[in-house]
Amino acid sequence: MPEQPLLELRAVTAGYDRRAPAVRNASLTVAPGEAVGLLGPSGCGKSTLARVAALLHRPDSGTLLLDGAPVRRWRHRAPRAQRTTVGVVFQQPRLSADPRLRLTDLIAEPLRATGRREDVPDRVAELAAAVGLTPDLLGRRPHEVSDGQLQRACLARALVLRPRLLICDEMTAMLDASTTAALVAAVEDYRTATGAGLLAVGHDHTLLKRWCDRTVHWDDVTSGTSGTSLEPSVPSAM
Ligand SMILES: Nc1ncnc2c1ncn2[C@@H]1O[C@H](COP(=O)(O)OP(=O)(O)OP(=O)(O)O)[C@@H](O)[C@H]1O
Repeated sequence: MPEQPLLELRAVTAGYDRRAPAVRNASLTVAPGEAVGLLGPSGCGKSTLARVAALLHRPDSGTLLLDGAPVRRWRHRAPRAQRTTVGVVFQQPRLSADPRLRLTDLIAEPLRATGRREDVPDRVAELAAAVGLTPDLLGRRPHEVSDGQLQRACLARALVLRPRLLICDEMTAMLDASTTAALVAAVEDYRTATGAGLLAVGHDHTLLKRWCDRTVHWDDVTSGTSGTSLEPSVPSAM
């Protein structure tokens, strides 16, 4: 029997205006433990699809399955078990980090939000070491660190609940080569230790081909060649 995908997107249409969706009929799977690179030109809709896969953006139609179970609710309405299955890192850390939080609290945020305060000291120390953040940096706020340092904290935050799927949306696009290498190595160490799957979104062929088990191009994802047939729309409830 074929292995059940960890993530499956079936004929997903999504965007910001139903009359002109940013993503049309996109289908994609990630198997447990697999690293898939999604390549495509700027503006084609990759980030929108990544946000759907991260349960942050409700699609207009199509189906998203996690471990074979359809996702019926998005954002804060998604069941906690599904929400915590997926960790996500975005391209611009300054847009996804609360400027008031010290890096230590930024990393710990998902633990506090899920009532696991007692895990904070150990997990923050462990992850800071894994992503290469020294203790003095952990006490600073976002405006007191570099983009690369802030992105390291955002990666640590994405890993803090031990997601089984990590989505990296252009995670290293703004960073230099050595920070890119360090962040990719931190992701790969995490995947080796936990068996987590990865969806890495970007336009850097060289990086994604080196990093991932398989790369798919946006044109194939949206032409129906990499996925399945049309599925019923998601239910109307959020
Ligand atoms: N919040 C939004 N409101 C309205 N339109 C948006 C919004 N975010 C993105 N778009 C539009 O949706 C389309 C797809 O954008 P998206 O960010 O998904 O593309 P992308 O492939 O990730 O691009 P890039 O590689 O440049 O980040 C673009 O035309 C963009 O202008």
